[in-house]
Amino acid sequence: MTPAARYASAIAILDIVLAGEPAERALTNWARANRFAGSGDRAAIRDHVYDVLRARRSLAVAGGGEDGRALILGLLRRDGTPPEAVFGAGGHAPAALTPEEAEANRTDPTPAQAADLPDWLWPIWQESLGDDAMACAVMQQHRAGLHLRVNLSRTTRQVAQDRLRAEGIATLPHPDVDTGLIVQDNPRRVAGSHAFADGVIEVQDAASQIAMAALPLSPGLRVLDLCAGGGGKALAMADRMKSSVFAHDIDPRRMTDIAPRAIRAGVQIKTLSTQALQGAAPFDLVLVDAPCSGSGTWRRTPDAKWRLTDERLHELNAIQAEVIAQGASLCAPGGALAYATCSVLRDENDAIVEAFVAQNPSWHAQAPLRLQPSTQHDGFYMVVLRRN
Ligand SMILES: C[S@@+](CC[C@H](N)C(=O)[O-])C[C@H]1O[C@@H](n2cnc3c(N)ncnc32)[C@H](O)[C@@H]1O
Repeated sequence: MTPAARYASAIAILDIVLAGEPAERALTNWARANRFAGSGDRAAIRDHVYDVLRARRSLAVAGGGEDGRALILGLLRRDGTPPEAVFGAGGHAPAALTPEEAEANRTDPTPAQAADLPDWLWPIWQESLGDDAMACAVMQQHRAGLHLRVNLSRTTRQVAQDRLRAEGIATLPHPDVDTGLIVQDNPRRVAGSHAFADGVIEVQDAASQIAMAALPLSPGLRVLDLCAGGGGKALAMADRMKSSVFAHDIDPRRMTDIAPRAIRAGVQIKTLSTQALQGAAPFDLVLVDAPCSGSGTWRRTPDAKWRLTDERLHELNAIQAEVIAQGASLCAPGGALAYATCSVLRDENDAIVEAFVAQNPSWHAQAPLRLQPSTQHDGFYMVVLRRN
């Protein structure tokens, strides 16, 4: 496909996403219906779609409209690509620009539009991030890097790098965490690599790795990952501890991948059903990786940013209050409770911890780990609490 034809396909897919279809499903359906497109085409089209979704509001201002065509026009203008190189650029390209479209937009975006956030969220975002609010929002308009966690149970970071290099994947050591690698090129080769199949590496953002490195973990502790999902953090903890970890999720289907992932990584994870939790308690450390808006990771899942509503944020806050209390009830006397989210919103972080401590004054929160989305990692929040 020509570059212009890829943009034309991105426009068609964006119109489907804007009508309500999740982005991943729209991309998969498009690929099934257009078998002529090669992997390079699919990857480029996916990048265009996600580039637009990250910055949907500011691009609508730049492109003078809210449909796929206007958004792609806004994207080209933002990135300094002459629109005529795409619109009207030969067969299968999007149609040439109309005179109205060709006229560069002169409207200034509102702060919420410039930040690419819904209007209702912008004041909450500002309250949470203060002077960093706009910079943090702008950071989420751009692609995030791919980070790997080296599985130290299997190998060293240097050997992992060598093995990946031999498979054409260049990496750099992450400056902030001893397990981290930053993928420099060929990120799409990682999932099919031998290094991955052999459990040498896992895909995990550096923020989660930094948080796991900050936990008070030592061999022999009874550790529970209460909201384990697919087990990314449970695996990282088991690797750091060199001993087994318990994992639980309210939705057991989410834990299906944990067993094969643990075998691949050479670590032990014991999954617990909700009924089995009380019987297995108490634990020395309970990690509560709470369900959240994901506002620190919206570069990776930009449609989540537009799906979040005020009501949903309140629902999440209620669940967060519940899970932190449940985590505390499973801790041994003298044990530690770690509350974490991949959000940067105060309502999901400090506000939850403060309300918990107000209701449970025997618990004390240590200084939180607060990571804002940056070129080095996603946004993340974690606080360790201890009971007197
Ligand atoms: C942020 S995700 C976990 C991500 C996972 N820890 C990882 O590192 O890959 C939150 C998880 O909490 C689970 N969850 C929601 N409510 C819960 C509850 N009351 N108890 C336990 N898990 C819950 C969800 O099913 C979801 O898998």
